[in-house]
Amino acid sequence: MRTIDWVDGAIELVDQTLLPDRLVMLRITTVDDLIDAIRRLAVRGAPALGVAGAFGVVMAGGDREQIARLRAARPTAVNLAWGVDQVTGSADDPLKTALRLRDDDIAACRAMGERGADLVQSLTPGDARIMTICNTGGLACVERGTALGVVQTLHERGRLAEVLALETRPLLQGARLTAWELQRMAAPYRLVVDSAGPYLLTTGVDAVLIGADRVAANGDTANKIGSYALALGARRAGVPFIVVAPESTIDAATPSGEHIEIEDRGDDEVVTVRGVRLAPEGSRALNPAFDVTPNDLITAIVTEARVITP
Ligand SMILES: CSC[C@H]1O[C@H](OP(=O)(O)O)[C@H](O)[C@@H]1O
Repeated sequence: MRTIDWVDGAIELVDQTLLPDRLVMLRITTVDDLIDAIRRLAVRGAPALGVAGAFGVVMAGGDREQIARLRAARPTAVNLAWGVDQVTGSADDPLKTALRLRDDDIAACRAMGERGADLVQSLTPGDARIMTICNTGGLACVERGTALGVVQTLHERGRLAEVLALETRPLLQGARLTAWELQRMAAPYRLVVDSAGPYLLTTGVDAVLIGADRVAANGDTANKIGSYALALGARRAGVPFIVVAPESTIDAATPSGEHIEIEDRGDDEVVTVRGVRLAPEGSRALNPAFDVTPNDLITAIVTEARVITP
């Protein structure tokens, strides 16, 4: 299954807002509909956003205003802007370039899975117990994932003991999407309330594996909100904290973490769940969708080409 693809002149993508209850493919034929799908996280995850941006430029047909709105649809993941820029900046046919980015992601995720599993196995004598946050599987990419791609490779090698998947409030990418993907690969897992993550790191976790939305030039890494808390807990507990992300997520133009724009997604996602209000009427919320883990709390960054260590 591909999370996103170009099919007969249109973009087809999994509507991730409907998972795990329904697997529905959306057929996108306008840039405005693609921007809407990005903003409501029907399509999400840095690598998938890069491919969406690339296909969106093809669909825009040179319309600069549409391309500018597409590029700015979500600010934190560098991949969206990167995917747009790869196509607009290429002398090649736009669709040819976009299809190459799609194929590059497929290959990169497979390579990250191997490289990351090799690293985890070098750090873990037996089968690995892994903690992860948000969703970093094929749903965040095209076919296989980044951090969850490493989990999948460990599982295929028979070296996965268990995954502790944080549910990842407020949009529950862990409970809805990572659990769905782990069930599909028949991997052992248990869901974890986000705030239990740091404590559970003291109970025998072999590694934390996370994705990334933007890695600054100095290695500071923006990822789903809650990642920083896991990094602090991992350092305290002596657990390796490993970022798994393609080279396209490394942004040399951003010098360090304080320069990364953190998307705030407003009140409703926090005070309601699937339209049901949790908090008293009129409650406000502070809802940063990401946080930044400083490079000194990161054990390694695994890409398709290398393992970066401090
Ligand atoms: C494979 S990187 C996925 C990355 O994207 C997620 O954010 P969102 O669900 O808001 O797009 C999360 O930060 C993941 O680590």
